Amino acid sequence: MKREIRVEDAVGMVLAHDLTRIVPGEFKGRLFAKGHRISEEDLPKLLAIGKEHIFVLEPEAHELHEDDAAERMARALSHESLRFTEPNEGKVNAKAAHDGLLVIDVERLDAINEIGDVVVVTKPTRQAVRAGQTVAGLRAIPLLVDAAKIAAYEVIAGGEPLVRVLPFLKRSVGVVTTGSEVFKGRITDKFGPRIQEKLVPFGLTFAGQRIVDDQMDDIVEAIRAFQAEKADIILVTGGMSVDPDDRSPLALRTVATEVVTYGMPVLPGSMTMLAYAGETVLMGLPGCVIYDEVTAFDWLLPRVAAGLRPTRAEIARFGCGGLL
Ligand SMILES: Nc1nc2c(c(=O)[nH]1)N[C@H]1C(S)=C(S)[C@@H](COP(=O)(O)OP(=O)(O)OC[C@H]3O[C@@H](n4cnc5c(N)ncnc54)[C@H](O)[C@@H]3O)O[C@H]1N2
Ligand code: MOO
Repeated sequence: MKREIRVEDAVGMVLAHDLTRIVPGEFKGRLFAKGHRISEEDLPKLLAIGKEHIFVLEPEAHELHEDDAAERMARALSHESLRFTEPNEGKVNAKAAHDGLLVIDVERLDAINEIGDVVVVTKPTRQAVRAGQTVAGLRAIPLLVDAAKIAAYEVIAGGEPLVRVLPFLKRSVGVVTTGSEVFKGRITDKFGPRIQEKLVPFGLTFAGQRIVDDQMDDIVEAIRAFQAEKADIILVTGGMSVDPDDRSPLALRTVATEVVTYGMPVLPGSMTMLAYAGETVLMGLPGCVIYDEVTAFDWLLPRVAAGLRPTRAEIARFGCGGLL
């Protein structure tokens, strides 16, 4: 409701429209925007532009100012891995408190965005983020928000975290490199350096590399050696396609207790394999990982670095957007 009041009585009230200040030859522009909450210090400025009375918006009992709404929206999403900015023009940003994997409960996020008058916008889920990076923006759309909408929001946002950043766990990675051409020294290994550079952003440590011939038993033995050394993640490079010398998939199956998938809906990298041997993560990486900037491997790596265990259903959803 719009109401006229004396400026002296306006502290804490909300302006119903923009107020313009003109200093001839110097300045013409907005002194205060619609929705601005009037403070004690604003009074002389208002009187100086000749405003002894102003129109203010008075929230009805069931309404909240946009900044109060945004603050409640932020509080409902509070989590140790997030830092929130102060509300401004009905908006709050959430920033990552540390490096890690952004995880969004997408179903509940969608439900919030169906309420109306309140929006939560995030970076894509299961993406690596850096400390201080803005990962979500929360906004109340109208100047005055129906408290029932905020209450509905709080019901959905409560409980399990809706937005969070999982820390990277400093897991160790062993690399088994196959290929007679590398083993026999006909070409220089490119997989070792390539993988080492890819580990760095996710806090992963390099536990070493074993280079073996295209022999099933040799590959299995090298994987088992890394298991014995307690590597958290073991990568087998090359030999992942369909030639007679491609022994990696069978070697991985021999060691695995669960094969999640061999073949995933991402290009390039469709010949990647993901499996587990108990808690140990096993991956078979095709040759394209050396060559292409981004492959299926770059989607799996931050997830396992944060301790997630990607499932077949999750990987099946890579297809939409998986054409890299
Ligand atoms: N009939 C089919 N052929 C291929 C398919 C397919 O589905 N059906 N998939 C293709 C895809 S996709 C990829 S990716 C490649 C790679 O598969 P591999 O993992 O078997 O790769 P390799 O044959 O072992 O090597 C390919 C290429 O890269 C060189 N290489 C391998 N390891 C190293 C290393 N450590 N350092 C340097 N260079 C390396 C290797 O010498 C070959 O030149 O298969 C397609 N074919
Ligand atoms: O696996 Mo290939 O790995 O799609 O380029």
